[in-house]
Amino acid sequence: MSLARVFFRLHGYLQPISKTQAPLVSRLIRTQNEVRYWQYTAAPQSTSCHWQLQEECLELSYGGLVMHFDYVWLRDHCRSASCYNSKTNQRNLDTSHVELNICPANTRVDDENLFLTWPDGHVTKYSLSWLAQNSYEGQKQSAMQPRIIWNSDIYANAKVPSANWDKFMTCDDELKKFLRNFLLYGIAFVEGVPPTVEATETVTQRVSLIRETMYGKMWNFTSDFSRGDTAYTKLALDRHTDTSYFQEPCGIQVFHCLKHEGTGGRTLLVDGFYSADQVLQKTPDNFELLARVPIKHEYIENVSDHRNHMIGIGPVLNVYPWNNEVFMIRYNNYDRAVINTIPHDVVKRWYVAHRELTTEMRKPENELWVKLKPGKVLFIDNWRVMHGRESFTGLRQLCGCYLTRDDALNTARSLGLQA
Ligand SMILES: C[N+](C)(C)CCCC[C@H](N)C(=O)O
Ligand SMILES: O=C(O)CCC(=O)C(=O)O
Ligand SMILES: [Fe+2]
Repeated sequence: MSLARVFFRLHGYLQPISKTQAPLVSRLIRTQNEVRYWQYTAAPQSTSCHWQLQEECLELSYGGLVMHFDYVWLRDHCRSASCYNSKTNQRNLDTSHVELNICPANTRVDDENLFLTWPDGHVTKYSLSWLAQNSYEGQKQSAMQPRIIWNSDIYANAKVPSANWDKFMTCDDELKKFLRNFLLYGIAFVEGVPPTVEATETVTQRVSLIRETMYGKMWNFTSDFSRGDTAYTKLALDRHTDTSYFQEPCGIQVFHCLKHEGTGGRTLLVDGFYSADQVLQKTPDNFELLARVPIKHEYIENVSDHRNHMIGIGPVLNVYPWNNEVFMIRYNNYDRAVINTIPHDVVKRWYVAHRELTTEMRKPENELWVKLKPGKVLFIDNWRVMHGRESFTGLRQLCGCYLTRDDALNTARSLGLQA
């Protein structure tokens, strides 16, 4: 770039400033020949916003945040009619045709927008607020999914209400409240549901689509060992996530206890994100190891007609690399497969990290115990909240299903929630 344009923007109008004033403008760049400085004079009440074009990128300061936008990114994100179809919200531009070292040839601003003219004459208009909303730096400091991590006290004190079946089925506001709670806590209840498989299916359809698996669509099971898995016994089950042996574990699990004539059988719930956060606070290296090292989970079934072999590969903690936010936990010691994805000199460190996570998850203060009753349907975020159960006696019939996560989040977004 032979010409560097440096802009200092506060709400107001554009005017050139002298070279002697210019050093006051932060982070100036100069190139060989000419440096031109522009300054925006602030209206007194305005929020501070300034920006400048640097050699490689646009730097924008807005709302206390300094953001950077690479020029090839800016060209790729042109929203003009020829580059972007705003009816389908799809890109028209063929990104492979963009010169990777592209730089704007000309720049113009008004109160709200930045205009870049590219070397071929094409003009792109960005609103400053759009840029501010779509920056890496903004994404880095905000949660993808706002949440309240909980132990049993936090959850009890929050007094999260259950949804009511009648209202839930007819009123979008009730559904929205339910989904808001589900997104915040990773669990939510609907009460007053008729104790049938059909009504359970109906209630789930307000939220998402059923994810059919080798267990079927809706399942209704007892301790008859009809399938080759401990779930189909009367034994206690330690906390775990289900279908950790899928490449994409099921997003949501629904339970409805239709009948229990006996003792025990309470359901255990533990917020895995809370435990993971404890590990992050206490031993970041252990958190990092659990987030980086992929392991396998496996489901091998050979019972009567059921022959299944599933393998899922991924780390225990799945995190977004830009902010370390955990978005999915695979934790199932029953279904964890042979470890052959970790070199021998890392294996013990992995076990140490896994032990710390287990210790956190097993702390009694992190456990929420509920007795599921006919009429009370429980939705569990299977990427976040572990479930388990107490051993039991007598006939216990549990029905439910898995739901697809994408469609639940889609429902939440359609109701105006951040998901
Ligand atoms: C829920 N349902 C009874 C159908 C299946 C249970 C699957 C249990 C399996 N070990 C897992 O954790 O994925
Ligand atoms: O029996 C229960 O309460 C739950 C068993 C279980 O973990 C499952 O079905 O996924
Ligand atoms: Fe389970």
